[in-house]
Amino acid sequence: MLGNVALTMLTLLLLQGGLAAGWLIAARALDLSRRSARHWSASALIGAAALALLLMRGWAPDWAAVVLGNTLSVVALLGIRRGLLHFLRQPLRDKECAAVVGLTLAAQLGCALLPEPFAGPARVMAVCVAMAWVLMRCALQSYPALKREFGERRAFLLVSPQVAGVALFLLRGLIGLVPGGPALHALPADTPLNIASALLILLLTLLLHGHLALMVLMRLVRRLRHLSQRDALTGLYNRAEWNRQLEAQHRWLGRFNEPFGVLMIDIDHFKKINDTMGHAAGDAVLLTAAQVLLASARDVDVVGRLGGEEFGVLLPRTEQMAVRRAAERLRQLLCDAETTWRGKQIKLTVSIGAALCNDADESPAHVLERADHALYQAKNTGRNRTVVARLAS
Ligand SMILES: Nc1nc2c(ncn2[C@@H]2O[C@H](COP(=O)(O)OP(=O)(O)OP(=O)(O)O)[C@@H](O)[C@H]2O)c(=O)[nH]1
Repeated sequence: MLGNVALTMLTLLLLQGGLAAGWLIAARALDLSRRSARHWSASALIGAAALALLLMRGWAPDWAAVVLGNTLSVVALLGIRRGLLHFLRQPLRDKECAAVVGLTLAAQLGCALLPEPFAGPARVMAVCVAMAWVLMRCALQSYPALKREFGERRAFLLVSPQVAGVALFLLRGLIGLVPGGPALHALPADTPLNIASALLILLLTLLLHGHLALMVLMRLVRRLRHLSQRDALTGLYNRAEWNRQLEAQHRWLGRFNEPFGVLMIDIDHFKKINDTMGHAAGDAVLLTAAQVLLASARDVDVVGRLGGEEFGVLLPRTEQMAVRRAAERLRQLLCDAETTWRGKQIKLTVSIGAALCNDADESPAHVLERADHALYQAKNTGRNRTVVARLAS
């Protein structure tokens, strides 16, 4: 008959098998983190092997069951850490990993030299301290990179299972040192401490892998959002996102009565650049224009590529005179910019149609129409100039 601890370990073993298969499938399906998913799959398999060895205690020699089982448990956690560091493009620190495995194995073998009844608890203590160390290093190394990518609160959420793991393993390992505390027995001995530990380790495994999956999903969502909002060539907002920002400015005007400006900027005779120097030269010019606009706009301004050789800039909290000044400044900067293409310098001029919206009753579509009409006038009156539309009210 299997005891409670052995049953929990068997459940954990099956769970690890499922996780290994799940990550393997994910590695095939996910384009963005294959190597990490393979690491996590291997880690789950090694974890399952460690549990199988520990469950064989009594049937197999101690060195095989406990020494190898404990060492493999540490290797499994190192696999999780390696996959995570790979995912975050952090140094993998292979030497440190090798040192941890070597020390764990040496400690497990060394415990055999201790007289009974100290050998067993010493092994438990040694493996728990090693596992707590691996999880602590994992949390400390990954947190700054997680914070950069996902922000402080989410990074904390993502490392929380590792922090909980450090607390769990330290508590389990060090409880044996408390005078009068419960005696430490290696798994799967059926003691109350082992039942609690096995259940908590099961929960921790679920949390660790669940948080890894959540992290992969969060990156995927961020990438998809980025792709859906950005223009592929210049990295500026695409037309759909720029329009959403325009509507947000319009709502802001309705709520706080803050007028905003709209600039529509169109490169003059762009077709000629494409026709004489090639499409790639045209792309380089578009990139230069995008960089100039991004570098010269204020932090609050919203720069987008509306299509072809047309750009849009939203100017929050602006007045009519300031719209003209901003448009002229940007036109001059774009005129001064040069694109070097295969040793040749390409210059460009732009025409700008500008409009100020200071009336929440005017729809965003109508503001765009006024700016577009002003652009049309700028093109028709000689190009390389700014035309500011009359106010709607
Ligand atoms: N290189 C490149 N060309 C593009 C891209 N998108 C659109 N175009 C080209 O941009 C050109 C736009 O030409 P037109 O609309 O005639 O405008 P234009 O030559 O700038 O003339 P005006 O606007 O009247 O001064 C077309 O030849 C398009 O093929 C792009 O992503 N890259």
